[in-house]
Amino acid sequence: MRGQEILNNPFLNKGTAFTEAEREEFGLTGMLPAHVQTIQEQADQAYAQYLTKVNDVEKRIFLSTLFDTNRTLFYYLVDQHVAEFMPVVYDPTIADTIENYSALFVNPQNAAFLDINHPENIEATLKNAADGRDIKLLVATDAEGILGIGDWGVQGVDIAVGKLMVYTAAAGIDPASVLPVSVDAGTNRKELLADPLYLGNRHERVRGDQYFEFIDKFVKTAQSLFPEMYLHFEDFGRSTATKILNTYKNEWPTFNDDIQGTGIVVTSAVLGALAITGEDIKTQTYLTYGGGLAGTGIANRVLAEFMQQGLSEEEARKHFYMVDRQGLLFDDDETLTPEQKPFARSRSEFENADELTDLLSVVKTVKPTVLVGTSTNPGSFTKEVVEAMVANTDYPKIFLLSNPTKLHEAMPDDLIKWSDGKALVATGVPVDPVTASNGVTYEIGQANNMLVYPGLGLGTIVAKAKVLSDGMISAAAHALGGMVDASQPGAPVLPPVSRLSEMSFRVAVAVAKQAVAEGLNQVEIDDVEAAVKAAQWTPEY
Ligand SMILES: NC(=O)c1ccc[n+]([C@@H]2O[C@H](COP(=O)([O-])OP(=O)(O)OC[C@H]3O[C@@H](n4cnc5c(N)ncnc54)[C@H](O)[C@@H]3O)[C@@H](O)[C@H]2O)c1
Ligand SMILES: O=C(O)C[C@H](O)C(=O)O
Ligand SMILES: [Mn+2]
Repeated sequence: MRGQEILNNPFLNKGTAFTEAEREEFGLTGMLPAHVQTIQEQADQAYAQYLTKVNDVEKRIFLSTLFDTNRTLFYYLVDQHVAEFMPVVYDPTIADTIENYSALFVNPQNAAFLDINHPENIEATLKNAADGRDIKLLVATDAEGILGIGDWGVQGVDIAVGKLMVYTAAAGIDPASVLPVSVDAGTNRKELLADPLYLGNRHERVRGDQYFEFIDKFVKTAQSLFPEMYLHFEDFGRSTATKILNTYKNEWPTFNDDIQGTGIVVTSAVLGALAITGEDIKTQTYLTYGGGLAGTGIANRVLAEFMQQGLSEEEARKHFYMVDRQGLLFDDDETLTPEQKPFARSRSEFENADELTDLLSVVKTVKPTVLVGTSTNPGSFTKEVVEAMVANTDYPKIFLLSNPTKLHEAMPDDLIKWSDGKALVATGVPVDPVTASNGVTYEIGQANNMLVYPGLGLGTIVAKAKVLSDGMISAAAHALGGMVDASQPGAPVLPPVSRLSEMSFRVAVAVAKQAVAEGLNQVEIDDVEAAVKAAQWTPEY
């Protein structure tokens, strides 16, 4: 590759940082202004431009352009402003760019666009998008359930690109080894089907055998092209995601972020909260509000933690309740999903079973100490709900997982106010600290799977693990322990995003060690820490 081709290749381009010798060697003589910049000078200049952008969408577009032009500089800059940039390149701003993807489109960003109508093109598509790169990590989405904002068809590709940005920024996954994948199976969003700018397939979602056969062909083709791949599924729908995960998880390293990643981070948040309050997990009563992919995925992981801490499955299940649209879930309900069924209770347990159709009645009756919102129903954790929780515990743990911000079940300042500073709060996206009337400033932990999925992927890739095992997932959930400062009044239940690299490293090491302990590693590792470090890419020329 020479000249213009290099300047147009974001994996190779250094822009004005090409030295004189490089300019000569690569046929770039005279193609750049004379002064050779350092990467720090480029980063300072880019950051100054970034600051002139008037809103977060403009900021994200600016950073995306940098990403499209020069990936090394992009990650160098992100590294210097990680906590500031995450809400811009990732959640919540990404929700806005997904909703406007077709209108804003300028660059396919090296994604593979798989078209359900052309299964015969899967191999060519993956090869073209990989362009000879050695792919180790794929993030695939069919965008049926983007965050909490629903079905966005091909526009959801941004979430695959964004999650991969986080993988590199957090865990140092080599950006040349990753591939974002859009599975365009159509969309059921009428506005998109009617939008002349819409860039995806303009038909309703393909379902059933044709859909699953397409996914199967994609997974198998990707596996044969990229035998070392770690396959991350993101934002698939409630009716397909578990089935897809279960089909492949015992064959190859396969991960569903919404089910497993979220399960890990909320388990970490529960453990962080217990470290602060000094309570035993076995004294906790856990209520899920919104029993979808994330809600059931989290409940299963926290349940596994109860069992790891000594309870039988039967005993542990007694601590769990689940509410969905219909109210508390009961086992005589024929509309339950397969994932909800194990969490459904028997009506005979309650004298007032027929009244348990709303969150407040359920909270008053089952007396939860942990309340986790994955409902996409904003404002549902009302003052009455919080007061009912406080009536039964001095340490109400209330986690607002529904993203983006506008979908949070409550706002943290209200939770702190309504609970007189008792609530231990976490949110899916970053929020400002809250100073309560007692003068304590509460830092709000960010219960977003971004705290764990980058390290989980890195650890699995470093170990070349055959599969991603339950033990590896559990190890990840424990890896953040010790990073919460339990002695500090108002301490967050999870470590701050400013420590994202450290968290990712810890998770990667714990996961790779567990893979080795289970004999799942397909490569010899003597020193796991050293192996993880050696595998990390750093943004430098
Ligand atoms: N913070 C994180 O890391 C993280 C991770 C995954 C998902 N999430 C968020 O969790 C939310 C749910 O995601 P998902 O993938 O589980 O979606 P999903 O569609 O699978 O689940 C949502 C569930 O909420 C239920 N629900 C809807 N309205 C309700 C209401 N009024 N009362 C009770 N239940 C109601 C639905 O019936 C469904 O079962 C989204 O907002 C998503 O952004 C956050
Ligand atoms: O993407 C996120 O911010 C977290 C999560 O995977 C979600 O779907 O909300
Ligand atoms: Mn998601």
